[in-house]
Amino acid sequence: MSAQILSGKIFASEFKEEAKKQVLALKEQYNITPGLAVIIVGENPASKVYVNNKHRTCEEVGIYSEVISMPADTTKEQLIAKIDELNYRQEIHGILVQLPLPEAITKEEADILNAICPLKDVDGFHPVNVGKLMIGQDDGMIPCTPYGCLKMLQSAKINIDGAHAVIVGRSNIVGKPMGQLLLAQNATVTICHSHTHNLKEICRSADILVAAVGRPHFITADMIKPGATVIDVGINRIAPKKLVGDVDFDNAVEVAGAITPVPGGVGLLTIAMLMQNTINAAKLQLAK
Ligand SMILES: Nc1nc(=O)c2c([nH]1)NC[C@@H]1CN(c3ccc(C(=O)N[C@@H](CCC(=O)O)C(=O)O)cc3)C=[N+]21
Repeated sequence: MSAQILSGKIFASEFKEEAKKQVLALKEQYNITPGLAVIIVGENPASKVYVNNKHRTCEEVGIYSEVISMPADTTKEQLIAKIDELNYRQEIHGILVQLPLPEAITKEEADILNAICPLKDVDGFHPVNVGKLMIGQDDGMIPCTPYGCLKMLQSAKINIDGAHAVIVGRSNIVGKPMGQLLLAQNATVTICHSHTHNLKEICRSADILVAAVGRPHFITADMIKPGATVIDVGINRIAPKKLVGDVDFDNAVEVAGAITPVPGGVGLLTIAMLMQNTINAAKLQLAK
């Protein structure tokens, strides 16, 4: 029996519809339009594609959006000055600095992200928001990718309470926040990484398996418990036009109970949740 395919396209359009309604309500009740500013530094082609997708989705949902392109030789000070300008602009509710940053300022990434006002931090990367997620305070920003994965599991009515959720990957952007979100929903959470012993056995005990490693086809069918839900967060470009996830989809689909494809999976949810975070940010700022 082949797994249920969890289509990012279908869930994302559901979440975007919800976002549209909230945008209309904010307009009606408070006469405000949520606004997002995306800063892109340098000329990374993949980043340009993502930033264009974000801009297009904003238009679709009714969110005001500004893309700010800065040259590759931008200094940390110049970038922080731009962030500060946006921190003070009332019509901008969300600020996102597209990653990765150019090599010359990669080391300054933490300082740069910390310059974003936590109330406008729609990526949820600021330490204040990371802390709020950790202690279960619900007035913070949740990183878009794990937020989208959680909303999809809930919308698909996949049981989380009491389930064993295994996350492969411990990044600040996906692995760690995904673990916190699932823990808050009463899953038993195991976070695995490159030093984990018995990776295969641990993965095979997962009811929900989240792959966020960044290695093509790293998760093979023999690592999946029959009937498990498999979420593939990987985006690996193995040829100019060939995108694959971290899961060996063709074989995994025969074992899993439900599985997300790549492309057409979690990436689309990430953008949908950026819209929701921009709306959440506008609501939070209304209350301040
Ligand atoms: N500050 C920051 N925040 C981010 O959220 C952020 C970032 N930097 N840097 C890069 C990653 C990557 N990311 C994706 C968004 C959408 C798709 C997406 O829509 N993917 C589609 C199409 C992919 C394609 O065809 O290229 C799919 O998987 O079907 C993928 C990846 C956001 N990121």
